[in-house]
Order: sequence, then C-alpha cells, then structure tokens
Amino acid sequence: MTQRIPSGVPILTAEAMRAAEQACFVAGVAQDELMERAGAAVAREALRFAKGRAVLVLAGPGNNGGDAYVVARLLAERGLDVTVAALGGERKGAAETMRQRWDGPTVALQDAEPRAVLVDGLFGTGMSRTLSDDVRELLHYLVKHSEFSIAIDLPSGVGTDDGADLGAAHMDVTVALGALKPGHVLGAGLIASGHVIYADIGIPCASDCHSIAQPEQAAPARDSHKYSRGLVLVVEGAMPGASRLAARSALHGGAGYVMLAGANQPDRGPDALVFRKAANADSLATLLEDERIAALVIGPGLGRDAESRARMEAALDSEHPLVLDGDALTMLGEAAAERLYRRKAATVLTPHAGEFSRMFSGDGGKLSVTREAARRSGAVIVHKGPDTVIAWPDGRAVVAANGSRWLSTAGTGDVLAGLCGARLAVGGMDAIAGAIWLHGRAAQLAGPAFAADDLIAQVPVALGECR
Ligand SMILES: NC(=O)C1=CN([C@@H]2O[C@H](COP(=O)(O)OP(=O)(O)OC[C@H]3O[C@@H](n4cnc5c(N)ncnc54)[C@H](OP(=O)(O)O)[C@@H]3O)[C@@H](O)[C@H]2O)[C@H](O)CC1
Ligand SMILES: [K+]
Repeated sequence: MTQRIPSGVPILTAEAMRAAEQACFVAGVAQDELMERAGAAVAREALRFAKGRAVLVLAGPGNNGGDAYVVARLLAERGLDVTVAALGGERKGAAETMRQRWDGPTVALQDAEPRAVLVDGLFGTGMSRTLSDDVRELLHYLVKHSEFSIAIDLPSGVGTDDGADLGAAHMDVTVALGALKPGHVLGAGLIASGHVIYADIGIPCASDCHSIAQPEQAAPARDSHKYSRGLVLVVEGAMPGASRLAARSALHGGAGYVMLAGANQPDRGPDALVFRKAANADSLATLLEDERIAALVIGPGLGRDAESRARMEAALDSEHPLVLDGDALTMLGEAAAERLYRRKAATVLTPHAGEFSRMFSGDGGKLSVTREAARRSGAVIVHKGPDTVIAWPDGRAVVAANGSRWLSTAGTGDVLAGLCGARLAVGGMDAIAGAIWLHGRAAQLAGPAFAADDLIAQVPVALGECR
C-alpha cells in the first residue's frame, strides 16, 4: 500500500502537542533532550537520501529552528557538507543551545543558495500567519532547485490545525514529531507534506483522533447465518444503477443478505441480490417493518421529488440503523441535525463537501466542523474527500488520507454507501471506519482508471488482507 500517511497514529492540534510536551518536561525530560531526539529522527530520514550530496538546512527563529540546528550538526558529524541558512539571530532556551552547538557555516536566510538536499526547519507548530512574500518565494525557489526536500515536523507554511495553505511548498517528505497534526492530513497540508513519516520521540500523546488503520476483520463466527451476519436493505430510486452498485457493494462488504427494494425487478445482477417490490413509500414502510433488517441504505440514485422524499421519511421513521447518502442528504439539507438528533437507531451520513456544507454550517478546519456536526446530529459523519474525516457523536474522529486519486469517478460514492451499510450491519457504528479503509484499499488494488464496478470486485481482496 503506498502509505503516504502512517496508519493508526494519534493526531494532535498544536495546543495539544504543546501540552503533551509540557507534561514531558514536568516528568523530568529536558527540552534539550526532546530537541536532540527530534533532530536525530529527522537526520536519520535525511541521511537515506543525502549521502554524498550537499545539504542546506533552513533554521527558523523558534524551536523548529532549534531542531534544524540539531539536524545540521548530526549530518555534519556524519561527514556531509552542510550549510545552515538562518532566519533571525539569537534564539531562546534550547533553540539557542542548539544554535551554539552548531559550528559549521551559517548564512542569512536571504543569502541562501540552492543545494541538492533541503531541510526545512523554518516553522512548525508555531506557524501563526501566512509566510511573508520574501520568505515564501525563497522557500519555493530552494525547494524547486533541490533534488530532495524534507520538512521538520510540518512543511513551513501549513496551518497546523486545519491544513490551510499559508504559503507552503510541496515537500518530498515530512517527519511528524511526536504525533500527526491535522495539517499533515487535511487540505493543502496533505499535499504539501508529501510522504509523512511518524517519529515517536517519547512524548506520550493520548488523542481521540487518529489516522485510519486497517480494521480487525475476523471471519464470521462458526455458527453465523445470513441474518446474524446482517441483512442490509438498499432502497432503490429514480436511478436504479446507483442503488444497485450500493447493494452489490454491501454483498461484497461482508453483509449476510442484501435486499434491493424498488419499483421494478432488475433484469440482471447477482442472483444473491434479493429484490423486493416497493412501488411506493407506503409499501416501503411495510417492508421496513421486517425486524431482521440490520441496516438500511437510502440515497444513492434516490431522486429528489415528493415520492423520493416520502421514501426517505419512511426510512428515517424506521427504527433501523441507517446510512443516508446522495439525494437523501440533499433533501435533508439544513434540517439534518434537528431531524436526525431524534433518531434512536444508529445513523451514518456520507456527504461530500457540497452536501456537507448544505447540511452543516461552521467555520474552522474540516476536522473541527465535522466533529461538531456529529455532536449536533448524533450521527456518524463520513465527510468525504481526498482527506476523508469520520467523526462520531462522542467526539472520536479518524482521518483517511491514503485514498487513490482514481476514486474520482462516477459510482464510487454509491459503493462506499453500500460498504457503510454492510459494516453497520456487521459491527455497528464503530465499524464504519472499516468501510472507508476497505474502500480506499480496494481502490489501490483496482489500479488506474477503474470503474465503480471494478472497485466492488476488489473489496473481498482488501477484506482478505485484514486480520
Ligand atoms: N512537539 C514536540 O514534541 C517537539 C516540538 N519541537 C519543535 O518545536 C516546534 C514548535 O516550535 P515553536 O517555537 O512553538 O514555533 P515554530 O518554531 O514553529 O515558530 C517559531 C516562531 O515563528 C513565528 N512565526 C509564526 N508564523 C510566522 C510567519 N508566518 N512568519 C514569521 N514568523 C512566524 C512565531 O512567533 P511570533 O511571536 O512571531 O508569532 C513562532 O513562535 C515544533 O514544530 C517542533 O519542530 C521540539 O523541538 C521537539 C519536540
Ligand atoms: K518546518
């Protein structure tokens, strides 16, 4: 798996990181020691590429710069040709100690010349505003003319807590110190960070937010049967192809039994997919009285007319765990939080950015607005994108940022909705992250230019990789 983001790693905001660091100091670890560990972690990664090449280390005015001086010294001790380009003069505390320990060549940042390897130690979690034009232009120039660029903790010019673009250049590698930050996995920060390497430098980092990990996926219990593995009912609508993709995806995502409820029996498709006639909302409501249903999926290809709305209301009024996708989200709109909060059964929403913004307002990064939406609606929110944020009502969150770019093709959202239905049926709300992992892994296995149908075929292969 081309792992750009390490899996299952805690994600901490700048403030939480500083608190974790402070706790370390209180526990007796000196800041110099932490800075040495940080610098050693970055130097180790830089060495993989830097052998025999000239190195330019950018040292900023704070502790990110302090780390940079450690990196410079360690690389020079290994015999590399290292120059430091420094922004500002005397530092404070540990950063000043490290500056004084550096006895190699130092130039002022504005006099820096490009070298083969660039180490970016200008700014890390202290990034508080857009890079000035001169620093941004110089940074982009030096990165562009390097053969390999590596960022200390974060690329300079990335918003730590929201991944905002504050002038960052695109680095080849970023070494995340102590924990991931939202800036590594969201928006412009995900792009600027390049390949992210997690460096555990001995700072205990508890968090209710993590990067996505491969799900535990035990085979069904020996005594399981199609109902105990979960019956998923997918509601068909105006565009039956979308709901059929969702239904087939649920079948391959581990559900024990999948029903498709619609007006017209499909003339093709897997025989294992059971069709139930539901010519209108009333007949759908009757079908939904079946207590064997473990999860309901509505939205893919549903339509937005009065009949579609009536079907959606029947699904919302049912007591079943429910996945709402596509047209159902558009019809819910701003009423989502209020309408869903009353539901007792588990509810999962799978909006893309446009659908999300029609349902939930709020400023702040994708992570914070999605967590707030989950809290207000009482639903699990799967806020899709190259950086998919999954948030639960109790505050937990997971970010998936390894998805294949080839997922940008019609029908992959329908496939994800079906996978969420299967995982909801098999393992409840906590199993939803597994659907996103399977979807992303199946896309990697499907290779370039796949169609949504090919994606479904890879889901069992991805499942097979889970322990
Ligand atoms: N977390 C850990 O386990 C460890 C982290 N370390 C490293 O420390 C940095 C964070 O260091 P900090 O000193 O808090 O901040 P920075 O070095 O990122 O930034 C330094 C100062 O720069 C100023 N600033 C912010 N944005 C800009 C800008 N756009 N242009 C110019 N200057 C800017 C800001 O000061 P102001 O007073 O001007 O706001 C910053 O304080 C972390 O990333 C790690 O690399 C430890 O060394 C090891 C353990
Ligand atoms: K940096």
